[in-house]
Amino acid sequence: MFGIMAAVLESTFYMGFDVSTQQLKAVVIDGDLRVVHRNAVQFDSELPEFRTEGGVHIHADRLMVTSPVLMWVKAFDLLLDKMKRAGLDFSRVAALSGSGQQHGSVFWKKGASETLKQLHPDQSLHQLLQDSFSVWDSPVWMDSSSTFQCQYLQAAAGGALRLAEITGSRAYERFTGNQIAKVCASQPKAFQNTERISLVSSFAASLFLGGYAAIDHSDGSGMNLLDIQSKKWSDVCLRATAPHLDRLLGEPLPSSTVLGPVSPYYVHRYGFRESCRVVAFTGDNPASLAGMRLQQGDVAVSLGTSDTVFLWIQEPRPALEGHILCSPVDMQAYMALLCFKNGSLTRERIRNECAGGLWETFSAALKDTPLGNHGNIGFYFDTMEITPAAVGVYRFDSEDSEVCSWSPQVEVRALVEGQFLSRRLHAEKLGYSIIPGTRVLATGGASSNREILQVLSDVFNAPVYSIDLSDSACLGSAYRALHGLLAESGVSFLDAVKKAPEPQLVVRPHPTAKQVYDHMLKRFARLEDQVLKKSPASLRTKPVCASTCVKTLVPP
Ligand SMILES: Nc1ncnc2c1ncn2[C@@H]1O[C@H](COP(=O)(O)OP(=O)(O)O)[C@@H](O)[C@H]1O
Ligand SMILES: O=C(CO)[C@@H](O)[C@H](O)COP(=O)(O)O
Repeated sequence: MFGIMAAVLESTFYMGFDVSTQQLKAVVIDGDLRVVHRNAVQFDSELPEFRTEGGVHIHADRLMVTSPVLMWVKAFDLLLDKMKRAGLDFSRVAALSGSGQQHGSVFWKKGASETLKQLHPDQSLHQLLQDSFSVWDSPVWMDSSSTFQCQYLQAAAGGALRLAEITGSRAYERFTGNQIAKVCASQPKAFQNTERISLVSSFAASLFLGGYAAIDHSDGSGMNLLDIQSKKWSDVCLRATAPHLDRLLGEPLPSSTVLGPVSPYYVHRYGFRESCRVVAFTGDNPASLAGMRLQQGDVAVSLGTSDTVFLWIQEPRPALEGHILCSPVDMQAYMALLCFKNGSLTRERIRNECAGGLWETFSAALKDTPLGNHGNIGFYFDTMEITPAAVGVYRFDSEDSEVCSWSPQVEVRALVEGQFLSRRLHAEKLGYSIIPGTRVLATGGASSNREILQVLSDVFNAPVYSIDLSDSACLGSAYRALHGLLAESGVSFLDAVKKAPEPQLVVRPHPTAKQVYDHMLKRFARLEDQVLKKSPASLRTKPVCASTCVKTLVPP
């Protein structure tokens, strides 16, 4: 009997999706947690009719950044068709879950829930949901146009620190509550015509459920609306944001909740089994924490469109910088998160300008230049940075004097060293410290680049590990789908995924790294203060060149 059960479990699949900034991805694992299928749809190249760049539209004020919601819907049509064509047997999928870029919002039009309930399998989701959204262009995490709403919310909550104590973060422009307040003020008709507001994660779950999916506690902590202790919407924040918001958002639920069976649409169109369960979707960073099976003491560095640094924490200590989110895998725990907007896209710009557009040449430049880059230090904020709030490009030589340019090789190392010095500096401000045994777990698109990871290891003076797949958010979603089925019987997440392969050591720090970067970090902190004085937050509303030395400056 036991053997039969084990065989059934092993022949069963679990599916994870990730709606990230630039693409929609999927991973399928079997009961032994082995990856059996991977697939993806790139928004810019495979859905060119939506005319996005890097998956987004940057508006004329350079502050507002949105993505067309129907592009995400169509991406699901395309991805599921690709998976079917590749021969994936959907009838083996016992549960699915997913993740989405954090903070983005989807506004469902009045009547959309009826449409969701009656999806006809002969038509694509894109055809069926054409008229289901009251706001076509969804605000996304890169948006920084809601400064006024942030100030209002902070005042209503009793100040920035008080807001951070309630919701885990002071007010941030990209956080969903402030975006909702802005839509309510700037598009009142559309807002009145809205019956439900989802996060990107709960929107994607709703597509599979054929009905509105709850926002989970972990992604819900990125809204400036959820009380992270009581795990309920905060009345004071709801009231300061928009009318009837509790009704529009629905009740938030634990991240491991089984929301229900998959809609009959997927049974008839793709051959899913009727009993396939949909487990609550969450944010991409929380899903990455699950995919890497992060443990206390580890630090995760995700190198996707954004760079993020996150830690598992037991006791939340909200501050004016960084975010505390509810853990996606343990109701009692939390995660601390820092987000840096100038991540992969800035590396791509420097690769194009200094390395002929080739990652190989970019990597060779890192190999051919010494640790510490002859004392040169660079800050590259192509768009208004989140951590810290600054814009512009600043280069300093070993005497701390500002210079206008460097050789291409020095520029490449200055960018990567500068990015990782900043990640370490701000992680340390958050309370993170490198102790013997600390592991840095790397993920995201750029984690496939060994030379970039070597600089990360040197700057953090810690070994860097990665999992086979650079897309830990997708994998984590598949793990969470599996755990969702077991959570009700009290199985912990780490027990549910104990068979998963361990992260592999990729690089160790160079013996001289500590000496070089401990000293450089102090200089970097001093220079960052200098840069912040030159790049005041008022630049948010009036983008101007922050430095006479700016070579390429794309204001927010
Ligand atoms: N070999 C490489 N070296 C450095 N960066 C890379 C490499 N391959 C891909 N990337 C970066 O990975 C990014 C995409 O990462 P990914 O985690 O998939 O992003 P997202 O999930 O935000 O869509 C690309 O923008 C690209 O710059
Ligand atoms: O804003 C944040 C986290 O607070 C970003 O990390 C988004 O979640 C986007 O993620 P990627 O698409 O870069 O993975």
